[in-house]
Amino acid sequence: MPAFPGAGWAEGYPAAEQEERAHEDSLASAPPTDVEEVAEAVKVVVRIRPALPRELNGFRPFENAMLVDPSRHVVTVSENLAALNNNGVENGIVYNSYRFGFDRVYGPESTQEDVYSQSARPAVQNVLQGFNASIIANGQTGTGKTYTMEGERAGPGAGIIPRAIEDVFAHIQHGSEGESCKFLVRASYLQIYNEVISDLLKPESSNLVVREDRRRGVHVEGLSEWVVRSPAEVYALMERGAAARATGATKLNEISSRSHAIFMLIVEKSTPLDGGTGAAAAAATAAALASEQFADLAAGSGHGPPSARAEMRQSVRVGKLNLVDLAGSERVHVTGATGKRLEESKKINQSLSALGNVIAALTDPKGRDGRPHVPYRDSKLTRILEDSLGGNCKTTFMAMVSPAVEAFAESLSTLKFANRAKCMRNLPKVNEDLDHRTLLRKYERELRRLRAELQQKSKDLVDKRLVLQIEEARRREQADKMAAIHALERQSQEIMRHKSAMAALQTRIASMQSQLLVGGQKVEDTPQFRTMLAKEQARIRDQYEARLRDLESERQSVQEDKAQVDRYKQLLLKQRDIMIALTQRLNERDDQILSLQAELEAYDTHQKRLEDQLDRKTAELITLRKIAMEHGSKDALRDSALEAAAEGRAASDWTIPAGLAGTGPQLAQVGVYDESESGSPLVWQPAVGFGGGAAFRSSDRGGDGSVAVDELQQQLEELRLLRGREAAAAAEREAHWREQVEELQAHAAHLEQQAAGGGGSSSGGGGGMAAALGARCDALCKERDALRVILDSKVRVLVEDMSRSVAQMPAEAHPKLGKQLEYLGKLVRATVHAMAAQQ
Ligand SMILES: Nc1ncnc2c1ncn2[C@@H]1O[C@H](COP(=O)(O)OP(=O)(O)OP(=O)(O)O)[C@@H](O)[C@H]1O
Repeated sequence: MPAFPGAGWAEGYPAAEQEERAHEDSLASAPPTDVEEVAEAVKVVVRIRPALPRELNGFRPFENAMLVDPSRHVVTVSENLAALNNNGVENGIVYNSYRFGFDRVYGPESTQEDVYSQSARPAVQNVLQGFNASIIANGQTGTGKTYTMEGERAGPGAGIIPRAIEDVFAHIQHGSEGESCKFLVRASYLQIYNEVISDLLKPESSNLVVREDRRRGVHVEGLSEWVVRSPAEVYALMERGAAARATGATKLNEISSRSHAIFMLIVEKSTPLDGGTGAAAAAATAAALASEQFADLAAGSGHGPPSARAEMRQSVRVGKLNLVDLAGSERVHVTGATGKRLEESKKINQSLSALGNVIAALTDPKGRDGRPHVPYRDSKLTRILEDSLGGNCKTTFMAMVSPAVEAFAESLSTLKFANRAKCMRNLPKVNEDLDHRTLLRKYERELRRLRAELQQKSKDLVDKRLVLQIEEARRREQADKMAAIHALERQSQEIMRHKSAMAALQTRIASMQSQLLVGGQKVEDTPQFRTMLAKEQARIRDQYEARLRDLESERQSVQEDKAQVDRYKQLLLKQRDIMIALTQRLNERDDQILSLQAELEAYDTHQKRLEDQLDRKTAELITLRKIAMEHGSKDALRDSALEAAAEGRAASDWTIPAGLAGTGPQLAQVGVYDESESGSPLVWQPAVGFGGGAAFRSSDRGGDGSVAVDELQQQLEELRLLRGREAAAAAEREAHWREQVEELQAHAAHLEQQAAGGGGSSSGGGGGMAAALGARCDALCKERDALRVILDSKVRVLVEDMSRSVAQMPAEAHPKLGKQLEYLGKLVRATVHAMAAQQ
């Protein structure tokens, strides 16, 4: 180990003061370039925290081990600072001391503001210019890493992170007022605890993996990014993340960070390329945006993609600030970690060792040209910080050390680590968004789209407003139309009222005129008025008389019609009476006919019965005669009697029963209808009786037929008597009929005589009597003619109609009516015929 700390200087490191000046110059005035000087890309500062109460009031009195050169670039760490003036030897004991030169060394008296303004703000400004920047705090546990990075939320104790946040937003708000820049700031917060990556702002996202691709480079997949618009929003995120961060109490720190924490702040900045600043640039940007919006709306008109043209006029730079609070390295035997703390310590030390290895590889002079393998993948920490370690980043290492001599070894280790890191070479460059993938551009695209949508909606709204206006106008027109109709109606009513009033006025005028005087006279007294009145009266009179005539002729016509109707009525009444009388007479005739028919039928029946009896008797007689002949001449007398009886009439007068044909004159004559004598078809002539005393003898009685003949004789006699009585009655009735007929004929002849006599004696001795008879005869003739006509044209037709009607009726309904009508028809025809013949 070298005796003098000069061994700690890095080769080629510039003198402290020169370096300080150069550095201050670079912070103050050097404009950013696309690729910074590699030597400027990595800064290493050391901060020595003040002695803590536990160190000041510890078992041993506090002994300082750190000496900061007044230049603030050199720090000496010594086991005994007092021995430095004696080449590190005191009391014969050689104490180790080391001198290191860094970009800045902050002593215990340094403030948070000093640290930030001199070592952190430049990084923040770099980020705002589009560089990646990392501030990595490392050192032994309890040396003030968290204090330096976070510190208090505000005030003098505020750490780098809150100050950086304030600075960023202050720059956005005030620093770029002269520019038409747009910013988008988003934050992420992660921890690596026991080699597991967790999202501190999204606790459910743990065990995240590190990915690398061409577009995004090295990144933690699935890590949430939160767009923040104010420091307050960032603080809220930090508080949330701090609550989720793994901490624990150790011997050296009550609240020791047991994980590496990385707070990421990504700032996207859009600057117009037109180069203008101030109001002109703002106006140009506004015009560009307006034309862009206009172009967006006119996208369909073939002027090319408007969004691309708009994006080409802007420069978007993306700066990323990594604020890394590493877990403190610790020597286990010092911290006394066991169990979980021991495991945590092992992991922490492993990852810190990997970080040292990466830095060692990057600063290995042998491998610098040959690009030796850099073991980024040995830990999650180095993997995530790959850009910050030898990549596209401006990295500031802040080595935290304790001032106490007890921490000499850890402080020396930290300073050595930091010293090595000084030799790291990064190649930072401005992150220009050339492929339009920045979130800001996406946001701008989205904003343009939303603006276009908004404008379209506004246009639609305008259209809708136009439609509403048209609807309103139409509604108003409709209302106007209805109002006009109502007004028209009112006007029409008004006109009607006026007309009524005019008519009333005209009436009144006429009335008044009639009262006016013409030439000193009243109007009705003037000759013109009288002439006109006379003409009018004549005209009305003519009309009235003509009307009267018409009415009179109508009245006469009606009267004639009425008389005619009366005549017809009387005639009809007469006809009705005649019909009734005729019908009555016809009924009487019918009754007579029916009665005669019944009587004839009775006679026929009776005659048939008698004939049957006669036939039977004749047959018996023949039988008896036969028997008698068979028994000899004993009864010859009787036979002769029978024969005599049988020969009493000519053979032609005998009626021989059909069944006995061929028996000759053996049958007895029982009677015939004689038409020759009476001339009437219904006159009955009693037959010639048997000879007196003739008797028959029945064969059943042993050949003595006298009793049977007597009986037969007696029966024949009875029959003869019966026939005689009936014939007498019939003759009586016939005589009665004949008398009636003759009486009628006589009456008719008398009437005819009267008629004939009346006609011929009108000038003779008959006088008025003859004339009266003649008139009576004429009347009767006429009546007869009328009756005949009525019978022929009315009654006959009526009867025929009735017959037809009856024929259409069911036969059961009029068993006799048909026949009766037939008879009636015949009777009418016969009567008509008879009356015509009498004429
Ligand atoms: N510059 C300083 N001024 C005043 N106090 C300080 C300073 N630096 C650190 N401290 C105090 O030191 C203690 C430890 O600090 P801090 O927790 O920041 O250490 P650390 O390195 O983060 O530890 P660990 O690695 O265990 O998390 C705290 O109480 C803190 O307030």
